[in-house]
Amino acid sequence: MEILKTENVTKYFGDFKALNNVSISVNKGDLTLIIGPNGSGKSTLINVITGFLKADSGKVYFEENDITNKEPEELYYYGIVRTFQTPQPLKEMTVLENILIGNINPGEEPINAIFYSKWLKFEEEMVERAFKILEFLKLSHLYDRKAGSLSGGQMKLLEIGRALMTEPKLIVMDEPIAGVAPGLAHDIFNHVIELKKKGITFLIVEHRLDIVLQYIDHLYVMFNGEIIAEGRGKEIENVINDPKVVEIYIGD
Ligand SMILES: Nc1ncnc2c1ncn2[C@@H]1O[C@H](COP(=O)(O)OP(=O)(O)OP(=O)(O)O)[C@@H](O)[C@H]1O
Repeated sequence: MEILKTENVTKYFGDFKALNNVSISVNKGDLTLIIGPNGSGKSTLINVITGFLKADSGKVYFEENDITNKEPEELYYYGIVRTFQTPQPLKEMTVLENILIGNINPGEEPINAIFYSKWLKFEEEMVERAFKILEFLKLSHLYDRKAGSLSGGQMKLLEIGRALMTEPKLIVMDEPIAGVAPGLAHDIFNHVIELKKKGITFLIVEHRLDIVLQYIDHLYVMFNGEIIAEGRGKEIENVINDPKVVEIYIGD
């Protein structure tokens, strides 16, 4: 069942067409991967889907709602969250605090702060939820460490933890294992597979095919702002070996 689709999305930077009529379809509970050489438009596409860039034309639908060009904060309420290529934890804050700020705290709003007991209960629930997420990610022993002291791979896991605090339906990830050692990279994808079993859908951009291919359900290949190949399940191998896909990588 489809959860997300783009229809003929086009995006210009000045006169340069970074996305040219891009249409993709993502099924609920799938791990969909977008690959392509540098500059082919992958990040631009996920930035448009997650509201960080505005499309010039075309549509984006999530669970059949038109979400084209909505702000990231609004997409949070639809259940869409995104992680970044360079993890952005607040380095002076602890691991636990970083997880907690993944959620919008109603206690910050004056009207809610008046109802102190309600707010306190909410805080307790959030801390409990944060610890469950840290346990799932095997980071709970680091809860009071400053985020800045974590390894690159642990920071990537922390990014996923922050995303999970929002109870998302769709997590969009830009290069979740870039610069991560192979062992931890597989560990990150094993967590992704566990989350998929809970019904979370993933849309990922990643270059390291040697690690990621074994985990994916659906593959799109981009080049020059267009989708040039696509396949699901058993077709994925044919996509990888498609001469036009091989050629763009040789030319890269
Ligand atoms: N804000 C911007 N202003 C101008 N041009 C941009 C901007 N962002 C991206 N581009 C250009 O759009 C094209 C697509 O960039 P994009 O970052 O989407 O590619 P990518 O496939 O994600 O590449 P990479 O794998 O290197 O991250 C590139 O030619 C890039 O230089």
